[in-house]
Amino acid sequence: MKTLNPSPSSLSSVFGVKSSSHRAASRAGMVSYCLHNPNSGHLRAGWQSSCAILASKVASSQQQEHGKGGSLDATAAVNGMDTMDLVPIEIAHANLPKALTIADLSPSPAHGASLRVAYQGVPGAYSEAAAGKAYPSCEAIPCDQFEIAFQAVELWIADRAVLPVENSLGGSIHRNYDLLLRHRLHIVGEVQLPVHHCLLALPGVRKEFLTRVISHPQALSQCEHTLTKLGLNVAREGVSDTAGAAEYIAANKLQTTGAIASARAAELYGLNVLADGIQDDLSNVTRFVMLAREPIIPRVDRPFKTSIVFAHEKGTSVLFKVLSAFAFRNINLTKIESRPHLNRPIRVVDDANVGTAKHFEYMFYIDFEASMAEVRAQNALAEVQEFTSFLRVLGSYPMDMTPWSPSRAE
Ligand SMILES: O=C(O)C(=O)Cc1ccccc1
Repeated sequence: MKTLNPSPSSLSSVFGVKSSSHRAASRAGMVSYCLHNPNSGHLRAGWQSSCAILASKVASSQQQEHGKGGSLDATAAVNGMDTMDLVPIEIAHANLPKALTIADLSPSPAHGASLRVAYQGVPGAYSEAAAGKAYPSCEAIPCDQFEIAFQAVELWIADRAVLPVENSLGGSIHRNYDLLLRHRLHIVGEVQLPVHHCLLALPGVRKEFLTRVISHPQALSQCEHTLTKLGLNVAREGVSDTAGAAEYIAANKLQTTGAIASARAAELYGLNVLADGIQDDLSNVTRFVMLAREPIIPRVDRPFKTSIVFAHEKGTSVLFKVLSAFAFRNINLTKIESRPHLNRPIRVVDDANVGTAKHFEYMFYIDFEASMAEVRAQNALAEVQEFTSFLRVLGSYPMDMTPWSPSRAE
């Protein structure tokens, strides 16, 4: 399976076609109908032909605008077809616009089926398992960076991105919080995945032979004590994902390197499991959020969570007031996290008598147990907005309520 990656060549091959068709469709004013087909693979052909019609309409209107030599970039948008390829389609359909159906208006593909879900890593990564838990029959799309997974959704290559945000042992994955803020995607769901780590190596390799262990930094920190107990006081190196570590060892036939990854990664890359369940705590759980271009409509018929981020130019003093807005309404907070303010990490306060104080500035991330469809949540946020200089709702989404089974997992 091909991993989406950011090298210039693959970016142009992976993103170029659809982003230009996106542009073409946008110019035709129909981007959401053309690109938002909720159906499966075979209807992607339908997607292409409606884009072809749009593209040829845009091209012909460009030709009207610019004379015969007008730009044909819209026609090139359709998977490398040239102008000649489009002509029969244009003749056949130009005067017969296709009626919109209810399916064209639905905000996202039907639950799970044929949903394309981008995740960071290669097959066998826990994020792939999280995608499968959230959307059981989805098509999981591996990406070599989170940034690419976000862009895949933004550019309509994927419908969802899966992002690990915190772990019961390793804590928050800070960089991913920063990504939530840098991008404009919405949290539409969460999944809590019990994570069961294995120590993997090439067949025939014993753990005494290992001189280093590689994995995702979270996985390394989740297994730190167990590795030491196993006598593995060896170098530990962070890589971008757990399954990628396994793949790397297999591809390079590394006899003295072990990986921490899932049993599925061992199977996929032909490695042996030297030790099973090496996380320091059996109840090792990672929380992932699902991201989409559009928010979902919040409901009140099942437990919902809402995630927000806020800041105030006067610093942390606002925090008490914000927390009280939730406390007075009996709204539970499930998470609070602070991160350095991206654009303004330091606030300088000059005092002629005593000198210059340098305060760190923070963004605060809060998850609370209520749906934005509830009046108490709306009132709490209206109050929070009065106290803060920046407030964004990252999403209001159903809580993961699956039964707790910490011992056996991915
Ligand atoms: O590297 C992976 O497999 C991931 O999906 C990230 C991760 C790493 C460790 C625990 C949970 C998720």
